[in-house]
Amino acid sequence: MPTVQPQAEPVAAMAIDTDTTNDEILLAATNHDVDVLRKLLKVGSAKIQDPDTGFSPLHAAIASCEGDEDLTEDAGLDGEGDALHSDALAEESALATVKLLFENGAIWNELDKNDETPGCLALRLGLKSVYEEIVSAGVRAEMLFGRLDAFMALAGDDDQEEEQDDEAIDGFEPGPPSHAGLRPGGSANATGVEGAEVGGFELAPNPSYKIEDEAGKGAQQDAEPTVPTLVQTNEDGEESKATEPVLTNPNVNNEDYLKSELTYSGDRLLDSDKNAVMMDWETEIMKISADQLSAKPGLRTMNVGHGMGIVDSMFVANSPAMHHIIEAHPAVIKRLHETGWYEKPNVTIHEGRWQDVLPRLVEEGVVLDGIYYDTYAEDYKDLKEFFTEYVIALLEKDGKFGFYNGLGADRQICYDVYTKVVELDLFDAGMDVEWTDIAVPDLKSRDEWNGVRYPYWGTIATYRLPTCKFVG
Ligand SMILES: C[S@@+](CC[C@H](N)C(=O)[O-])C[C@H]1O[C@@H](n2cnc3c(N)ncnc32)[C@H](O)[C@@H]1O
Repeated sequence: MPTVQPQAEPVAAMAIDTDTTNDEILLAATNHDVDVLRKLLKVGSAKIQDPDTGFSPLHAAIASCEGDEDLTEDAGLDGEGDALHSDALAEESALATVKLLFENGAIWNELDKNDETPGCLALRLGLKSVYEEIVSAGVRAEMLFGRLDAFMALAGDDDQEEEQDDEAIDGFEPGPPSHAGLRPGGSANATGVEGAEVGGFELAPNPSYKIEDEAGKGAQQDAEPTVPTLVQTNEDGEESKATEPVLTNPNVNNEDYLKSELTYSGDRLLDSDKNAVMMDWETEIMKISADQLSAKPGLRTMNVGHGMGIVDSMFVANSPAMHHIIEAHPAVIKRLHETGWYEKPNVTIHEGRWQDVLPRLVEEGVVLDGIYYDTYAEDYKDLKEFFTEYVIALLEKDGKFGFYNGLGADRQICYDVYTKVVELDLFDAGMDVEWTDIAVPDLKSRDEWNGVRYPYWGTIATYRLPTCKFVG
């Protein structure tokens, strides 16, 4: 009898991935099936993404609450009351699913292909409790990252740091430090790290840093240092001639920004990549900030970052006994000379980075009633250093501290996370913060971003203006 030999399988067929765990996780998340999901997460991961939509399990759990007619029908519900009831049920089960996913290391700020984080989705669908859960998870992750960052700084130089971290924090897989932008030329928030993991938290790539990357970040790494120049434009937008070579992309960090060329053009201050350093739609914010910090004449005030001089003019209008300005960019310093700031009574200008200027002022025993911080191309770590190291040393016991609050401002979820993070860190430094809400105009419809490379303020309708005081 002839025997039939089993045929060798073609190589290509053998290479087909038959593991369906990821699909099953996404499906269980979509169905809010926590029992199945819990089992699947023992063998699979909460950090996966659907290759087509970019949906993480968090996205899937939230997105399935959109248009829940089927759910209503299946449950035999009809009428408005029943629909509401079913919506509430869906939100409740979504919340349970989201909690389970966070317990299993889901990433709070992962982006889908639609450029939405799970928090953006929850906000858009009006899922309040789910949104709040994501904010809490974001705060936990960012606080943890901040702590780790501080630990790394203490641990010494880079190489040593990594070795020591790996050994010293058992169970923690440290990533690079977090980068929450204030005004870093088109950045905004949160963690700028791919695949960094801290304990149960994996810290997602920062959405805004992705955008920055796409815009050609890092192009000038090998560029020769150049002397910065100030370019003045007339009303037709014509530039007076630049005399120095220009860096193409200065916004990798503060050091590079400070070497870059700046353009003052009427209502805005732009860097050479057309990132907005300062825009005059922020005038109201500056006015209220200065008024909060120097509420009566005769106070001792300081502003870090002159920019367009808007906030400094507001401070000076409040007749301080002394007003210090710290400014590091040579082109802005040149402008300070040209516009007569060096001759103004009671004004002292300190040229240089605050990191270099402030230790000297602390040593001199300078005491201030109001301090404002609004720099550029710095991130949350810098702001935190500013208030934990210097504000507490320079501020009178009943003095006030304020800063430009652009933390995470390119999307609401990041803004909400960083509002809480900074509140907690300020409290750690012995300060309470009071927020004044200011309505932000619709910048898009006003065409404010025309000619600006990246809108650093998203669609967030309310600016939260911080006024900080020592506790007690
Ligand atoms: C956004 S602008 C400030 C705008 C200002 N609040 C106004 O009302 O026009 C930021 C300023 O901070 C300056 N700057 C950036 N990094 C700095 C640093 N480390 N120390 C001092 N000044 C800095 C920039 O050159 C720029 O002039």
